[in-house]
Amino acid sequence: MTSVVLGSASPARLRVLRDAGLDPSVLVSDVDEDALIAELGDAAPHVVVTRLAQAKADAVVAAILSDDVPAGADCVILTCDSMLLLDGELSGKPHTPDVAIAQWRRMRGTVGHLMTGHCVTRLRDGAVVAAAADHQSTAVRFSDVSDELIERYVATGEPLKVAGAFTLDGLGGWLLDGIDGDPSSVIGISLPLTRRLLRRVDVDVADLWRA
Ligand SMILES: Nc1nc2c(ncn2[C@H]2C[C@H](O)[C@@H](COP(=O)(O)OP(=O)(O)OP(=O)(O)O)O2)c(=O)[nH]1
Repeated sequence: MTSVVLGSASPARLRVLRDAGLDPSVLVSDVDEDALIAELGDAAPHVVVTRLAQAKADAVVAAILSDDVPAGADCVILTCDSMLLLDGELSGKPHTPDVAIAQWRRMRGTVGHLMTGHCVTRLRDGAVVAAAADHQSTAVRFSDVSDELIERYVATGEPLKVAGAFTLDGLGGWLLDGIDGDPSSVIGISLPLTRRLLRRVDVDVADLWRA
């Protein structure tokens, strides 16, 4: 039986996978995302999020192998990175209210693209036997909301710790006019893309579903 490791601290990603029938273990990577983004310079947005997902995968694989994963173990490691592309500029989590308010004042009434890089790595007998990576981009239409609603939303604290300062499945849903594309990718991990990447490492997603 192939086991699943989610290489992410994201509660949203874990919830998406659990709601979709998987019971992953969690192993958080310790990648310095800002340093890697700086190193990537003016790389295309999809390259940035995909490389970040791959860097997280490398860190989790190294952690697993350093703990001498039992021989014969067969596992897939899922890692992701999400950022919002708006007017050609990528942004991650705002972290502070001022940044979140400024972000919302820029994006209200416009369309952004939530970009999520994905990497699926297969380990067997303590070695990487296959890996596949790609990205998903989903258009997000932001409502033209008032300064007051922006400030009250930011005051909840929710937007500070999510890419693009919004959620699709939380309070942020009140401030969106809609999306064009894959909702799971916006929340944190694209189920259809992950299914295709699992196929590329010779795993059928239905074999991972809890009984
Ligand atoms: N619930 C929810 N979370 C969202 C949404 N959009 C983005 N996020 C979250 C998912 C991720 O936790 C976070 C994106 O940041 P990262 O891709 O760097 O992941 P994070 O640092 O959380 O964990 P990781 O780096 O994978 O250990 O934003 C959404 O619509 N709903």
